[in-house]
Amino acid sequence: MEMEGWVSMPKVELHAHLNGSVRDSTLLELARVLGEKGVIVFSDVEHVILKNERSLTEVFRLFDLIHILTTDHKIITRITKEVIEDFASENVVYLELRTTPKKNDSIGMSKRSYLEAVLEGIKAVNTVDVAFRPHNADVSNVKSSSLINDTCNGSTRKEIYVRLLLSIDRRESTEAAMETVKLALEMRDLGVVGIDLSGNPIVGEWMTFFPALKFAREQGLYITLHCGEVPNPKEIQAMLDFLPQRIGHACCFEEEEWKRFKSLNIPVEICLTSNIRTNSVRSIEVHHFADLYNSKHPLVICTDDSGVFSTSLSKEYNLAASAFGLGRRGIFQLARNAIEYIFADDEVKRELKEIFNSSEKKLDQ
Ligand SMILES: CNc1ncnc2c1ncn2[C@@H]1O[C@H](COP(=O)(O)O)[C@@H](O)[C@H]1O
Ligand SMILES: [Zn+2]
Repeated sequence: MEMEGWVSMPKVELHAHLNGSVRDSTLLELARVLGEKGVIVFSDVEHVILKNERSLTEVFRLFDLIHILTTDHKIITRITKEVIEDFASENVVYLELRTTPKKNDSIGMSKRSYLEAVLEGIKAVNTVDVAFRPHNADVSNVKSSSLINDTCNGSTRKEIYVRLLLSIDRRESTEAAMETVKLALEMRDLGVVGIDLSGNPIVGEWMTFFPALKFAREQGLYITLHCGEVPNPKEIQAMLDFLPQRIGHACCFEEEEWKRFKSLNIPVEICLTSNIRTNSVRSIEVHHFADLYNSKHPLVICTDDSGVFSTSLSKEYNLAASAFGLGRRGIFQLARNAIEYIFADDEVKRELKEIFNSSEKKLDQ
């Protein structure tokens, strides 16, 4: 199938890191500005941004660089807006965007002000092209699903639900993790629905994050954990014991953990390109997607870092279809199934099902 077929299909994205989803063109523009100010050497940075093959270690070095480029409230607002518009433009109808609130005293940034800049970006989404469906049902710009095919100024207007997950970075202390959870609770009415644990998987100990994650769960926040990106049986066991609502990756499980994970039926966010690029999985042919799909384990295809890995959700759907022999219907059904695993209430799920039902009719045309 042509790429256009995947682009026009409604999609659900549940695993996308804000700073990993920034367009290359924006990163290069930001790098040029910092180069002119003498903060960085542009030519050194340019090839790092444009490089395609990266090990896991190099990916985390790149994130440190991206974070230097995006250190500013205004830039955080801009990238949030652009990332949402990019997902909306490829017909992602529900997006859970995750980001790590950052503190940087030298520019007067607190975790709260960082998050406010993100929320500002959501508000700034260009409403000519994208109807943002906010968290509060009574906000006046909630649009009916019929808008999907309305045209505005000649372009098709898209609709997208956006929810936020706040990430705890594995470099952080228990106190810093707790601060993130408290912030999530404070900002709940503004679209923050859950907590993610991410960052370099070879850094940090489960017990450091456990108190904050436990507190988050007690307070009713949803939890998703990066789990098994590298082999670490003790941590994988502890994570499965915790029973998060979802996990990301599940690449490096040993047989026992794999069996237990499958019997627990925990939905998993699958990021094919990311897993291959970072070498968490040797090749697409041996990816655990096939096993999960064949045993009907709950799974959702996601991008992880569409900027860093030069991908998009449409490309990931296309890759899954060709690598595992799934047709248009098979992929559509996976996207529709993902509605059950989103961190939102029944009303949102109902609306999303309607969107999928109405586009199902066009599937065979
Ligand atoms: C490739 N696999 C991955 N494994 C683990 N954590 C990852 C990741 N990809 C991204 N992140 C996490 O997301 C941050 C960037 O977005 P934010 O600054 O939060 O918006 C990275 O610094 C890392 O902590
Ligand atoms: Zn991730």
